[in-house]
Amino acid sequence: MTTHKETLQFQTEINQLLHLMIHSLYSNKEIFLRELISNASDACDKLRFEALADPSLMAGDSELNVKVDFDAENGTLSIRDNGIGMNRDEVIANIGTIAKSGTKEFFERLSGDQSKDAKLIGQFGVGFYSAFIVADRVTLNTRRAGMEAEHGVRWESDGTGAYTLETVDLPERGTEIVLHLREEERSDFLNAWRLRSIINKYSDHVPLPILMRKTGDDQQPGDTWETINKASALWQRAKSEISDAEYKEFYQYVSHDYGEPLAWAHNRVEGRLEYTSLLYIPGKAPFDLWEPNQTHGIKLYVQRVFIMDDTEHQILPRYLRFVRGVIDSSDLPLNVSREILQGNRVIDQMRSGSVKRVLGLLEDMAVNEPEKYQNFWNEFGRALKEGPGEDFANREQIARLLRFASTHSDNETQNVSLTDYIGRMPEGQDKIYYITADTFIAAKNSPQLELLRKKGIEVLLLSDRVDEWLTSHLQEFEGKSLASVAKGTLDLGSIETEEERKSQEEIEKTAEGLVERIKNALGDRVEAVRVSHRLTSSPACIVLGERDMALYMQQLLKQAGHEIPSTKPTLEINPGHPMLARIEQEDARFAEWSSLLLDQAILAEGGQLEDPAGFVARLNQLMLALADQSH
Ligand SMILES: Nc1ncnc2c1ncn2[C@@H]1O[C@H](COP(=O)(O)OP(=O)(O)OP(=O)(O)O)[C@@H](O)[C@H]1O
Repeated sequence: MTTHKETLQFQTEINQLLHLMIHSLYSNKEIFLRELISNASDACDKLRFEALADPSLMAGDSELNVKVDFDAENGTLSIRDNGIGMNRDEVIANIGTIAKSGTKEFFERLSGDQSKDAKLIGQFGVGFYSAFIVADRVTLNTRRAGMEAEHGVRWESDGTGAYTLETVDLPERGTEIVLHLREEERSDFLNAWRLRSIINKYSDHVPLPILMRKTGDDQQPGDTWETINKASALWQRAKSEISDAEYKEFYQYVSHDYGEPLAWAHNRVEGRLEYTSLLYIPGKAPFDLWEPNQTHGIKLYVQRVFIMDDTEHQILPRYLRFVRGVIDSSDLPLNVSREILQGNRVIDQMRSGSVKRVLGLLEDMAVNEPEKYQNFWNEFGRALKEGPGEDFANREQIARLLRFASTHSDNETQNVSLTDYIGRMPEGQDKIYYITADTFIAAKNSPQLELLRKKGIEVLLLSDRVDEWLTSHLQEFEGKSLASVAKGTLDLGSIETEEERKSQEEIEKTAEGLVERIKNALGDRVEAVRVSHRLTSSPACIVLGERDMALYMQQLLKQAGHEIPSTKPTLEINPGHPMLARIEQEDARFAEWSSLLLDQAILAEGGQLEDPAGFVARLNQLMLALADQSH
């Protein structure tokens, strides 16, 4: 048979990555072993899962494991697994290209500062290529499970731009990675004691045996193999036997995040339904938290056999997609598939139990460790804000966990809870007021807040994209309705005195004529014109209907190609403002002034003008007219 050897080029990013890796990770070289063992363990998990549907894939060799071995004479170190393996196309796709968005993101974040970049590598776990930190040549031999011996693939590279691919005979399935160590690395890594200690340090909790040769009486590695990691499912041990350090190590294994978790909950549920869950709240948001497709999620096990990563949010809902950990069920069948999970009673119960546990953990943190909770909120708050829309049943509990910026401090930090807000409400106030805008500054400076500010009434300042969605689903909290100060009529209830109401009515009466004239001038550009209740220092503002979407959101959706029925705003005017007094006297230019009033109110609201050039022309004309008058 032909061996079909060819030379292929790396994607340019890979060259960059290799260069960076070699030069920035010199102080923490040993992590290459963690990365390669982690890949080997994933490969075994994948095989175990595929073999549930097709047991012949195991081909009589079902004791999955990872073997670490070295050859001091030849200067090589090898990591071998009997997992899923790869065929030729998979090798090209996985090892020669950067297909994952995570790696692209990684490049975007590089700063050029070596120490910072080295940390980033740790955070992203760039995997396979870390082999080149210690090796000047890497050979990968692999054979896909289910394929014949002659379909083995050998990949080899010195990490300087190209790699060769060759078809070879491989008697065993799985992947072997052989590192030809750089001369200067040999004394350090070709040492059984040193390798064991690295494995214990980083890979103790890989729930799969990692084997090395047993050292014989002559202190030389012999032919029998022994397991050197714990290789047990940590979550199956009793809580009292697990130290915090072990929980943290396990977190790093399940999350691929080499930072520390903020908190965790470990529970065993017994009775009609039996499962164990170990759930972690990470300290930092993973890079793909906001991407539609995630690569990691909760790991589902059935009786300690890894089944799948819950990337489709069947086990935990989307708004809790930052949670990492494992759920191990004793009730699901081993041959479970994604389709079976859909609408499965066992999954549903584990799901609702796990959601309760995560929310409980967060509530506990919010009450007992508010600073920690603030860290959590800063990282993951925007995801949690999707909760009330997605998880109706738990919306009260989620609402208690929400944090917002508000006019109380006028600070951008989101640290006001709805409970804090209600606690500060003056007597007579029966609503929770908020405003949504495109940015925090826009929210904070909204004209619609003027009266409320003057009266000292707190307003929540919402400027995350998800806030419009949140407020459309969360309409009340502890019996108080949430009300936008930029939508509908501003009903101040009994915060307003009888006198204020009277004087407002008088103003409205006096301004009736002016309102009518503006309405006629603007025609169907507006839904209505009326005297404002909420302004003190601005001449006018835009108000939307109770159910309308904020203008900036409408624009965003339009830009994204959605058809949005356009809503006409209501213009509210402040007759006490000198500008309106001035307009009232106008005759010839009344229509232009009115148009200007509407346009600037739209701009202040964060909306876009249909005719921006017309607005500028009108503004210029009026400025010139004013300049003429003053001469
Ligand atoms: N031992 C192996 N057996 C089978 N496939 C492997 C093995 N090692 C790597 N691969 C394949 O190569 C791909 C790239 O590996 P790499 O370590 O660069 O990233 P990754 O493991 O996908 O990323 P992460 O470390 O963030 O999970 C893997 O996703 C996998 O498909």
